Amino acid sequence: MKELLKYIKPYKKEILLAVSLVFLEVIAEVTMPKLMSKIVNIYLPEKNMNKIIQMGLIMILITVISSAGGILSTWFASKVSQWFCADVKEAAYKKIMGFSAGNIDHFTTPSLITRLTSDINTLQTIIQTFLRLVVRAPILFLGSIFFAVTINKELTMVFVVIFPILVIALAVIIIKSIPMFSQIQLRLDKLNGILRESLIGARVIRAFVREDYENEKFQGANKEYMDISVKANRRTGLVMPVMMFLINTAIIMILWIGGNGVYKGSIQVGDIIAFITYSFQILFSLLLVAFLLMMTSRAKVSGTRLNEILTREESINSTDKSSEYTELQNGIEFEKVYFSYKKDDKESLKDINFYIKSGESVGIIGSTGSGKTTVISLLMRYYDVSKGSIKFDGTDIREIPLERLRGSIGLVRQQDTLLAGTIEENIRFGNEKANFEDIKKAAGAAQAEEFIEKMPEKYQTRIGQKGAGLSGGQKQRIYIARALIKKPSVLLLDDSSSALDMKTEARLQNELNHLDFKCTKIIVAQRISSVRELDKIIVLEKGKIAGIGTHDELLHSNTVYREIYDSQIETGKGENNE
Ligand SMILES: Nc1ncnc2c1ncn2[C@@H]1O[C@H](COP(=O)(O)OP(=O)(O)OP(=O)(O)O)[C@@H](O)[C@H]1O
Repeated sequence: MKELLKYIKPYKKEILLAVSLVFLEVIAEVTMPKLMSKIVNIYLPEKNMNKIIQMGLIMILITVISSAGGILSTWFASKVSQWFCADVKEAAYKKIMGFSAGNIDHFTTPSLITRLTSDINTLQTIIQTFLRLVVRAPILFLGSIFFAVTINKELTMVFVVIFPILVIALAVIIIKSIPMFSQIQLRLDKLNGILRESLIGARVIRAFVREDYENEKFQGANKEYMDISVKANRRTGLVMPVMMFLINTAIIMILWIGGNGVYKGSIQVGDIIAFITYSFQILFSLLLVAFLLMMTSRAKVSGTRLNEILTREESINSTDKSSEYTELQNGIEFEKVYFSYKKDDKESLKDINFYIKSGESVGIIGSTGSGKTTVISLLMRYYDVSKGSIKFDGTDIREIPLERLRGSIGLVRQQDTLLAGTIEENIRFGNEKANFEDIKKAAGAAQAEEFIEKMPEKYQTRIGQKGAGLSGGQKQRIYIARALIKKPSVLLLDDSSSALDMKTEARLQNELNHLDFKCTKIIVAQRISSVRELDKIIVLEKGKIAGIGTHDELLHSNTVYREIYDSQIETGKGENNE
């Protein structure tokens, strides 16, 4: 929690003000019954109107001061909680933006969303209430006890009986409820995960007519969440009835003992009225303590979940070593690379060794799950190798500052993303400084110009979130233009022309061969036709290299490549139609 507490420190002054102003607010509550008993016991029997009016005015003044204290303390408490949570949200967001793929895998996306929304909102409400109650409860408790004892010692016996029962009952309820709070947040994570998946995959769900299945899945998770919430509320909801029962029991006891006292002349009626009010306040303050404890444990759950984000060590750390590297000059080397996504998991890459000379175009091919995308992820340093090393110009990429490494690479992923905005904005995302001519040139090379020019607003056409409004092939060409505009010294294309027809793909390959900047290309593909013309092809099979060579060499000497080729000849994927 240390990291989280750092964010509350700048608001010490406001916290102090919020807490001190509560003092003023509680004054009225603890002095009023005493003043009232004075009127009833002394001034009313004396029929002393002057004193009654004087007392009345004092009571009004106290009420005004107390209300002002209440209003101001609420104002400060709400400011502190809002500011604190805004700061934490910003810090957590920044941290998440710097997370590696491994960090995101660890938390999962739905959980990160829940932490940044539900958890932070819970924390905000709790801090605001906490600041108002943390002083109020003890002052109300101690002040009321003090005045109650000064009124009548005999009646305080009531508390000796009621207190222990109330404390035990509240303790049992709290202890039973606390474990449920973390359960609630975990189930909310799950519910958000299903919701997110259904929204993203809405089309797939409809296409496979799986709405009922998804509905059931959502209902199941929703029910789990509802059940645990109901269970927790049922337990915490017991507090009020138990409390009311004990308060009413206390009143009956006070009336019983007090009534006898009045009959004997040892207690006055005003004292009984004041005592009943104080009993209410004492027991109520204990109720506040119970709420405080429950809130604290709930805040602890949400606080810990946020603290985990803030303190999570980034699994990929940028080095502060000042390596010379800015862009690839000589080549990329994989040296005995082994990699598994999770410790002790099976290895997704095993003993990978290859060298790619700067300026070469290299293809990576292999069956699904053979490790092609993993190679790309390692080159981007989304993950670090488990064993061995990847070197750019002879320097281990772990020794190159991340910004410089990634700055030199243009990446087009298998499932990439476009942002809501115009086509021009989306291409310029790759290079903020690019002018319109550069954008047109990149779009031309990526074979995107033709379809963009046909659109009513051309480059100013707005595309929706995730590229809504564009076909799969059109989106792929914008991803490629976005990567090319960066003029990267290394271009990684991960199955990024799969949605293009063969003619367009051939034209794209031709453009990539004639770029006006030096660029090393690594192209992951499913189709032989996408890689056959490249300088060399790396064939992956079950995470291992099955062969490296040109198309002709592999066709004659490599069985894995030959099998892929034969299977595609049958389906027509292996041949380039150009
Ligand atoms: N994030 C991940 N966490 C755990 N395992 C993963 C993860 N991503 C991939 N894998 C596993 O690593 C292996 C290689 O996956 P990879 O995505 O690199 O294959 P690929 O050759 O690109 O497949 P495809 O052609 O289907 O995209 C597979 O066994 C896969 O299950």
